[in-house]
Amino acid sequence: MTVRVKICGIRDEAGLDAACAAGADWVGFVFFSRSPRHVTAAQAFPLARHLPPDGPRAIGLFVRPTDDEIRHVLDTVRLDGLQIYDTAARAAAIRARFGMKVWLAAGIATRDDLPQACAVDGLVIESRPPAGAQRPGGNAQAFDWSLTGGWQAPVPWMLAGGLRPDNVREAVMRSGARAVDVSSGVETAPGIKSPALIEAFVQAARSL
Ligand SMILES: O=C(O)c1ccccc1NCC(=O)[C@H](O)[C@H](O)COP(=O)(O)O
Repeated sequence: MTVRVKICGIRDEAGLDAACAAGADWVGFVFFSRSPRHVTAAQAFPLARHLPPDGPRAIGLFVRPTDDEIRHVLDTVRLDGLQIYDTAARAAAIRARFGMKVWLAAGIATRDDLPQACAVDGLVIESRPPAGAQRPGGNAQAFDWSLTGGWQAPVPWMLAGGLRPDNVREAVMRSGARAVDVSSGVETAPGIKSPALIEAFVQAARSL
């Protein structure tokens, strides 16, 4: 089984090069100003341009964005898809408005939180943020991976939240995920990516 991998929160060339060298499928740029991984459109532009044609696809993360915020980024940065933190209806509207692939991030605490229908291209299934969290994702928090067992996902999905090189194998086996997403687990401090951890994570995810 080939597990696809997204390395999220890329902010510099070293992190980008490590994700490319490790064979990641996607890299994520976080356009949310309260994140330690935040990049502006001007900062993301040279990073996205640096991606090789056969390298990872570029995904832009937005939290409850206005159309103008998305447009501003898309006017500058070449993105292959959007990861949206908002309602399912708003994510579907963004997809229709911009004609791009959209993944909806869904915070999970119980089985009932797993989406049964949606009008987007994919789902990012991660833990519901802890009380008082400053951001809806990227909190290094895992959920009970067995919750996705037996779930009939309406669209392709990826597992996120609290994944690391030393637990991603177990997470994939328990959740049944075919794609995984990591940010904190490949960092030495919030926002500081480690090329060695990126390499270890991709290898571990692909070791099944
Ligand atoms: O990373 C952030 O700071 C962030 C801020 C706002 C929304 C989403 C954010 N990150 C999302 C991700 O990096 C991943 O989709 C996922 O949540 C992985 O997080 P982690 O637990 O840090 O590996």
